[in-house]
Amino acid sequence: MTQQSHQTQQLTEQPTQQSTPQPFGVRLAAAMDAHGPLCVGIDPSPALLAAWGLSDDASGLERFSRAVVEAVAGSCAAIKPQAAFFERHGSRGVAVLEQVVADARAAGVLCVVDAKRGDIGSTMAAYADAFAGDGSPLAGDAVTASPFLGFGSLDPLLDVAARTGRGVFVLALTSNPEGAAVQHARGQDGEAVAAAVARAAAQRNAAAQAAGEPLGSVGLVVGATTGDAASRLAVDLAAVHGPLLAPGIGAQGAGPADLARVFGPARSAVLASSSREILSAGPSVRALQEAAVRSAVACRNALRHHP
Ligand SMILES: O=c1ccn([C@@H]2O[C@H](COP(=O)(O)O)[C@@H](O)[C@H]2O)c(=O)[nH]1
Repeated sequence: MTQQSHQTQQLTEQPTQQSTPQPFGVRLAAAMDAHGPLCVGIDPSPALLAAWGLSDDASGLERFSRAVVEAVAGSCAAIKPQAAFFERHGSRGVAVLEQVVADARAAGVLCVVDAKRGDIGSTMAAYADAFAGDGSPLAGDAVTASPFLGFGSLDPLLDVAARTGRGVFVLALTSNPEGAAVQHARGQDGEAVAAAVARAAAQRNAAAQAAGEPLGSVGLVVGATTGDAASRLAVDLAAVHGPLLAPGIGAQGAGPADLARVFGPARSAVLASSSREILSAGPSVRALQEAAVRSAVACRNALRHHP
């Protein structure tokens, strides 16, 4: 084997001493049962860093992130660091993101790295190594991905994640109003783009469903702000059998009460996500924890009822 092909193999295989963990969907279902259906976003924006009295640099990011992990570990199902707020600080910021991933693992809280990657298949293989490969410092328990280069372009990521017990949340109906122009568009057969994404995710989860797992590991991102879009566009969320990450609670205007309306019969799979609303309770760790638990309880209660 040449030195180059040996290095390539090392990058793609990432052998590990650890035994393969349970699939992400199984671990997430257990965490939601224990702590409620809430994922707390870690979005250290310049505004929030300033509000917490922290500097807009890597040391500010580190103190911010450590406080959130400490506040939610043992109280919430998951955290979701937003990669962009770390990347804007260059390599030092990325190093802090790596620390967040490690701290979450040590604290036993699931970590969804919100990186929204998506590219042609060969490049996607590199993203797969980075965000789902065993031994990669950026690989949390799950990552967000964009299917808008074609759902099949995500295959390298979905394959690596399946092999390493990680999850992937694929954008389907995003929380921002601009998303509709792409996601509500219909193909020649009349199927909406978001419905096709959901159908492809369901296929990926078929084996997990057949095996009796409570949730598959391929989830969707469906904003809590999307109203009746899923039902209007015939997006079969219940058939996905994967977790449904629902951003938009709080600062974007949706509240827990919207969840049951948006998700209807799929509501048991919802992992609500909220960043700014909870983070604005900081920097006190105790106040952050209280805000997160309040939100988790409100989401759980709202999802119990179907309108
Ligand atoms: O459709 C989407 C997908 C991802 N996000 C991300 O979630 C948080 C939302 O932050 P809030 O402060 O709770 O509004 C942020 O990191 C987004 O990039 C989303 O909002 N919508």
